[in-house]
Amino acid sequence: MTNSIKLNRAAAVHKIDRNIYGHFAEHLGRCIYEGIWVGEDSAIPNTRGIRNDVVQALKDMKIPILRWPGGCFADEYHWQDGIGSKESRARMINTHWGGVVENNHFGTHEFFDLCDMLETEPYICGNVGSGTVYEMQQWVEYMTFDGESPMADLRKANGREKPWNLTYFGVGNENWGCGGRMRAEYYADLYRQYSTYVRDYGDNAIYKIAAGPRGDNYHWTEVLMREAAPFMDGLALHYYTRLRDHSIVLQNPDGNRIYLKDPKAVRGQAVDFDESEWFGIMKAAYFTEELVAKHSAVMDKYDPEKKVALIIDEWGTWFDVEPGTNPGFLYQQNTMRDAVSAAISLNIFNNHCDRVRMANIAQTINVLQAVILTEGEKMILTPTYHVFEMFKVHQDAIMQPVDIQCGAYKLNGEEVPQLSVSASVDAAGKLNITVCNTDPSHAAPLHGDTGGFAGKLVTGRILAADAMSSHNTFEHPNRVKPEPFTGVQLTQEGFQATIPPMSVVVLTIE
Ligand SMILES: O=[N+]([O-])c1ccc(O[C@@H]2O[C@@H](CO)[C@H](O)[C@H]2O)cc1
Repeated sequence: MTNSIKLNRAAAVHKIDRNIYGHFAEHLGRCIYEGIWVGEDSAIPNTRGIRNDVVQALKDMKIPILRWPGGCFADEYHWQDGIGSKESRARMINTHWGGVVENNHFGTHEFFDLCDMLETEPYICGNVGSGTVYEMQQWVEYMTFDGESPMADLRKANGREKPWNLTYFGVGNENWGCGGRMRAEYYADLYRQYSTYVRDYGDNAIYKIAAGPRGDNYHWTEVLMREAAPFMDGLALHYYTRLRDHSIVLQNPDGNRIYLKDPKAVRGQAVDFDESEWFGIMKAAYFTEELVAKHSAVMDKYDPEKKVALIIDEWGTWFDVEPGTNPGFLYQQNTMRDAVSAAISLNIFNNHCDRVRMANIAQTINVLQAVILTEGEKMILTPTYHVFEMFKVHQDAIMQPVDIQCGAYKLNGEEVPQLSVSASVDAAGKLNITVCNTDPSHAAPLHGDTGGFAGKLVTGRILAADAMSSHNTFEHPNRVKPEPFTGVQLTQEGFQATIPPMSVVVLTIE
């Protein structure tokens, strides 16, 4: 079949919020410690303890927002443990993630310092599961109150005179699971209570984000929207691209579900996989479309004006850890399969940008679908990094709705669309189209009708590889990297291109 796309430019009204290209860094494994924080005395080049190479790479990728300190860690984190002189900071056990000692050397001040270096928005997740309303209220006061108060005075005593600007604040994380095993009804009430005390001090207006559902738990969305929509700016969906569910799910008759860790779960390998596992990840990535559509439909019932954003603040692939590494550290390699699945997810978020206004891939460095891996002083960029870097052209651009007609990629009696696409026009008036081909064996000819966008020049970049499992290593850091793409020509209607198997392409028409 001939694959074709047609842009509906008359319907182009929504902006792709740059925060869709957001990230998530938790106190988990080697994400914060080693990945970001090496300490002032490290031989690894750093600025006030933060790795210079990592900061530069994340800036080059144009990281717009960073979520911290968790994840499950957030509901065990007591922020006062992470302020004051480093020697006096509490040492605690990171029970969720490997049972290692957390020395709290990376705390609130260090996080804001990192965000300043990255020129990125901070997004802080507060503790509902094991923290108090008072503790949450004090944290926001500590960070944002400009004046005389116990918390503002404490901040000043710790060396920071002026408050920080903080917009995004999450009220708990996964409170149906690691954040307290709550029922939706119970969390909705707690959300109302806790969020009341997350104050706007002075001009600092907090954008409040409620812990949302996991995957297809529409009951959670229904209850949260029914009970608490007027008090929230965003609802956070978590969805991991996996071959199978790897936790124990307890279903209550009232619609509530509780999720427990399954220690025996097998998730499949990140690098050593066959085509059925490639296909399984493509299918799981496409499932994001159904999740976004169905959760949005529930939200529409209570919020037809779409005031509350759907925020996917944890997403990405989840495989077994690399052999020989700590199972609690969630360290996995990252291949061309991760790149194509990230492109599918990002295209879906772009296409739903009327409701989806932030997304945060899990997790920035050395954990799950990381964009950066480090080993001592070495650092490599993963194929997923390159997708984010290629897709950065969509940040804050106007989404162009795309009608797509394409063939299927079929395997073992199942099929998924061979091509995934999104498009936008940026502030300079350039049209950017991102396309990925999910089929590892067949190229896809693509006819593009740009809906009257008069282009004089088309250029492109491609991320491709010769094997499904191609990836970068510390010995071969540039095996998978973007190259100029020449398989495209302008036509009367728009363009004609051939998208190679298992590739991600960005086309720019100006
Ligand atoms: O599917 N599961 O088995 C599963 C298990 C744990 C889980 O927790 C979330 O993922 C963790 C890693 O990003 C974050 O700390 C937490 O919010 C999310 C999903």
